[in-house]
Amino acid sequence: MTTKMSAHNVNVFYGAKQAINDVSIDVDRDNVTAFIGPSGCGKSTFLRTLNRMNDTVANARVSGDIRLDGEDIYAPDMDVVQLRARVGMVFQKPNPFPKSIFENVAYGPRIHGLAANKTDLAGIVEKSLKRAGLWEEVKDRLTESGTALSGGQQQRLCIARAIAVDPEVILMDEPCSALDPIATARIEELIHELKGRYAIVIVTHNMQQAARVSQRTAFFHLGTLVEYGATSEIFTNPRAERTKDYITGRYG
Ligand SMILES: Nc1ncnc2c1ncn2[C@@H]1O[C@H](COP(=O)(O)OP(=O)(O)OP(=O)(O)O)[C@@H](O)[C@H]1O
Repeated sequence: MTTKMSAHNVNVFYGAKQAINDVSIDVDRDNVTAFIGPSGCGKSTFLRTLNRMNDTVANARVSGDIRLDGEDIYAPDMDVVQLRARVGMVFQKPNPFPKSIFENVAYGPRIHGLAANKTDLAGIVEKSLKRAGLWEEVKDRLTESGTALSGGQQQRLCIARAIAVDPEVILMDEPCSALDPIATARIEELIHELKGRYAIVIVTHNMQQAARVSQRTAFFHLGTLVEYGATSEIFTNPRAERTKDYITGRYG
């Protein structure tokens, strides 16, 4: 395993309430990592520490050490805008900008100065939409609004938007929970295609989904990391009683 991100002794508080308790985990560069666990266990909170999304939550406080290729992402001189391009994020509810399909994808590369000229920018948009498996469906309607697409297409547009700024890691917070089974299957296929090119971390409520898309699984419970290992092991031969109870459906 080649570590892309490493977290050590991470704690997260919302005011006086502790949501994450001393979590340490390494995220592999070449695989998909799933975070699973019952509602409220802190999966999303921990995910958001990986690109400092918690900075935007007024009463949230993070302690511990989180590194991207060895670089401390909470260092005072870390450029957070740059960090969030390197560690992109896709949310539960597709959230395209109320702008054209083209602009949704072009916006990031433009503000990050990634395109030399208009042709270059159009090339980045096309490549990103292709990687997100959306190009064929939208290539003749790039000027139409991103919000007019179906839910599944909007989510792939959001993935294209993340890809457009050439990220190293993509964080996905329950990316399929608002989608129907066909759109969900399309996103799961896409995750397979993107694996290896980007380190991917996905939070999911759905254990079957975790088993299908990930190679490594972390089980969270009550703000702690109970068990982390190969997905096949976690689902067939969990070490902790709490993991066993969760995957066999004794609580959830
Ligand atoms: N902005 C916030 N302010 C205060 N408490 C919060 C905030 N966000 C989350 N929490 C609390 O932190 C704990 C962890 O929440 P989090 O959303 O990370 O869990 P989760 O495992 O992702 O849950 P779910 O699967 O239901 O989304 C919960 O007790 C939640 O109520």
